[in-house]
Amino acid sequence: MTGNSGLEGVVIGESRISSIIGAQLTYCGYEIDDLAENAEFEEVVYLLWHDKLPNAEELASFKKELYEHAFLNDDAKNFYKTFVDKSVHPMSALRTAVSLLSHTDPNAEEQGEAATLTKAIRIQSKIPSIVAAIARTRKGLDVIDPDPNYGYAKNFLYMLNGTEPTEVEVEAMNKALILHADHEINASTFAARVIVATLSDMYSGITGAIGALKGPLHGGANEKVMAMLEEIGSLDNVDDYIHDKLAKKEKIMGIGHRVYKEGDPRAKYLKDMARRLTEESGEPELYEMSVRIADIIKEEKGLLPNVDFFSASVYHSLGIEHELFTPIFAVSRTSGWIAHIFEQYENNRLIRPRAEYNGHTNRKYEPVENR
Ligand SMILES: CC(=O)SCCNC(=O)CCNC(=O)[C@H](O)C(C)(C)COP(=O)(O)OP(=O)(O)OC[C@H]1O[C@@H](n2cnc3c(N)ncnc32)[C@H](O)[C@@H]1OP(=O)(O)O
Ligand SMILES: O=C([O-])CC(=O)C(=O)O
Repeated sequence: MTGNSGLEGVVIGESRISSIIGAQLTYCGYEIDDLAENAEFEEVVYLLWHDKLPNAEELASFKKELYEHAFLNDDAKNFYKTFVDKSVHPMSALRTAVSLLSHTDPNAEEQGEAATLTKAIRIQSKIPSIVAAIARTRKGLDVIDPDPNYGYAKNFLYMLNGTEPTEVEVEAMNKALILHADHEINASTFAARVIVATLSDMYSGITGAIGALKGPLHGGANEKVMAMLEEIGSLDNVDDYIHDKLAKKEKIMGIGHRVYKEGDPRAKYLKDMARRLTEESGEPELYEMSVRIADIIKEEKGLLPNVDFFSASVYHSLGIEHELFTPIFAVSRTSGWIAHIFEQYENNRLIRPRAEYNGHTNRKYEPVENR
């Protein structure tokens, strides 16, 4: 293994949660397309946590629990006002807010299966409410409570915007949440597993995972894709812009993947969503620019779009502010992080790899005045 292998290809253990074979992604044995076409996000969360799809009764009770725990108390809402403003990135605010959630959980330090599941429901329920509260607090708007008549995806959009979302918007958000829910041992999931493998608590695992997801080489790429599209401005400018970036050996955000070399199955799905939604929102050029960017990079570097590439124009078309793209990813991925935390606890061993030492040897301490 070289000094900067980034653990490429290293298998860190077994997992039942998601599988990547070639360009095929499955959750607990179900094809991602099958789930995105047919399921509700809540069913997928249940699947990831329990390794089976819920029956009608289980789903109804799970949805009820998710709704009941989705409320934020006034202390939390008021506290957000003390650290959330336009100068703070919503991912940083989310990281703080999730850490803060543990302070208001009297059982935060409790271990064991039942206590862990209770924390899981609390976190998964509250995370869309927190993202929406952060988004609204940044704009000086009141925080909106969830509506008992809405499911997870619909309530998330409702709490963000304060208006009932359209069916198209709900369907797009539901699919996006499903497509981002889990992805084997990606960097943020690995971070979560490393944290809880010390037998630290779930809040610590999720807080750390949010920190890892934030980076532009991981989940933070979706926001950067949108920034790039805005910087390019029009289809006519794409070729020069991309050739210039590649000549300078700069990375194009939303392109390439550590594992998928034959294409990311989520990207083709999101590409189709982006085509339809940009047409409907009257900005088809965003899609055309994205397709042209992807074509050039495929031709020049043999690299293909990842999940973050087309999700940018999907979220933009839904009217979502760009700094919320990665927090939305976090809302969805929390379900996968939690599934991996359960799995880690079930068969835990401290994760502690080694490094090959390549530093100085045989140095002797010099008093400060001699240095
Ligand atoms: C949800 C997710 O996390 S999906 C990934 C989101 N991240 C991005 O979109 C950021 C852009 N992409 C990248 O940085 C990379 O493709 C990664 C980090 C995702 C995967 O990285 P790896 O497969 O390990 O490739 P690595 O970063 O080592 O690059 C290998 C080579 O491909 C090139 N390359 C990889 N991705 C890109 C890119 N997006 N644009 C241009 N060149 C690229 C590198 O410059 C490097 O070239 P070189 O060998 O000539 O130096
Ligand atoms: O698997 C990865 O390395 C990154 C990724 O696509 C994800 O987390 O969804």
